[in-house]
Order: sequence, then structure tokens, then C-alpha cells
Amino acid sequence: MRNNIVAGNWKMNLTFEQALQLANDLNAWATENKPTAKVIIAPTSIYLQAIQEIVDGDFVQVASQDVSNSEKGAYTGDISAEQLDSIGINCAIVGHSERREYQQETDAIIAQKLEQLFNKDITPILCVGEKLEERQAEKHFDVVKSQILNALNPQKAENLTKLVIAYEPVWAIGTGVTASPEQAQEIHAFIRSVLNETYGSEVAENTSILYGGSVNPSNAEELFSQKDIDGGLVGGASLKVEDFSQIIAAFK
Ligand SMILES: O=C(CO)COP(=O)(O)O
Repeated sequence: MRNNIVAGNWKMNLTFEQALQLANDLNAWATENKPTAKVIIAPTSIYLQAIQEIVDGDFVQVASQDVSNSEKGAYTGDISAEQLDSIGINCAIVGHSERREYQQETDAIIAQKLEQLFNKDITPILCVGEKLEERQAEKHFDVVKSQILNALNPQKAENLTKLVIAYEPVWAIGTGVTASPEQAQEIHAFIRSVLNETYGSEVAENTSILYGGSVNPSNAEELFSQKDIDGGLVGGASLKVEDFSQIIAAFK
């Protein structure tokens, strides 16, 4: 069975003190309210270990925002899957559109990153999503399909038991414009059909597919109630415990 997941991508926000405070507040809320959805937070990498130490892993899991596409060696500034694993991190976001855009990450690089994560048994949250002009040209299905197939290309179905996909239309990220629940459901169902065709029904049915892009406390419930939307990857609204906890609580 696939999980409902609400993940907060903190991106390059918060000082160390602010990050600890937010993690503490979220942990207090989650341990008290015992949400039904799995809660994940992805802070800046230099805070990972400190935050991992203050949250109760039964209620709040900590993820990396990225991972290197190389195993080890002379890659200044990079963080390997083995290094994440060595501090107990077992989840990582990969292929976020901001990295595709600002760090020129290609599908081929993302495929290598996934390979590194699978080798260390780290759960990847693979981000896909079209740009505004691609949606306007009605190419969004093709774009998302090729992002998924290119990223997963060398993997066999048995490697994909932990896969999580986040559909994040670039035009909805940080803009306040959200995909409508119908638009999101349509493409989530399409993603599941692509997984089904390529890797079979077990992978398709067990992969959690999250929606990301201006998720907030007022739109979360309707988005998450769609059949193929298994949760959210939340940016801005994950930086305030009041907002993020309301989003998590959208899963009753
Ligand atoms: O990019 C996102 C999460 O990875 C979404 O960001 P916002 O929720 O701020 O739109």
C-alpha cells in the first residue's frame, strides 16, 4: 500500500536557530496530534544532523534536498548518498525544478542521482513537472512522461519499491497559482498509468505521487482528496508550523 505523505521542502531558508525552532515546534505538534500522513522535512544540508537529533523519527522524518550523482571523491561541495546514509538520512529530494533550472541538472544526471540513492536504500522523492509554456502548448503529458522514464531508465521494477514522485508544475511553484484539483488529478492518474505500462501494476499502485506548487492550508484538503494524489511537497507554507500542520491535518 502506498503512504500518504506531506513533505516540507525548506529550500535555502531559515538560520540554524530558526530551523531548530521550526523543527521543535513541528515535532511537538506531530507527537501530540499523531497525524495519519507521514511527515517529512527537508532542511538545508548543514542542519540535517542537528534536526534529525531533535525530532522523533516515528512522527517526523528528515530528508536531504539533493544528493550527488557521484559515489565519492573529488566533487567539492557535493554530498554523497553514502554520507547521507552515514548520518541516518533515508530520504532525499531529487530533480527539483529549481536544480534543473539553476544547476542545469539534466534527466541523465537525475538518473545517476537516483542510482546513488537506490544503491544506499534511500527513498527518493523524484520531482517532475512542466513549465508554463509547455502546459500552454499542451505538452505537459509528454514532458512529464519523458522526465519520469529518463530518470528511471536503468532501474528495474524491483528497485522501485520505495519510489515517491512529486508532480510540481513549474508555473505553480512559489507563484500562489495552484493547479486545480482536476488538473492535478488528471496528470497524477497519467503518471500512474505511465508507471503501470512501464513497470507494472505493483509499482504503479505502491508509488506515492505528491502534488507540489503553492499548496496551502486552504487548498490542501481538496487536492489531497483526489484519487491519485497521495500528499504534497510543500515549499513556502512548510516554513510556518501553523500552516504546515494544517496541511498535514488535511489527511484526517
Ligand atoms: O517547490 C515546491 C516544493 O518543492 C513548492 O513550493 P511552494 O509551495 O512554495 O510553491
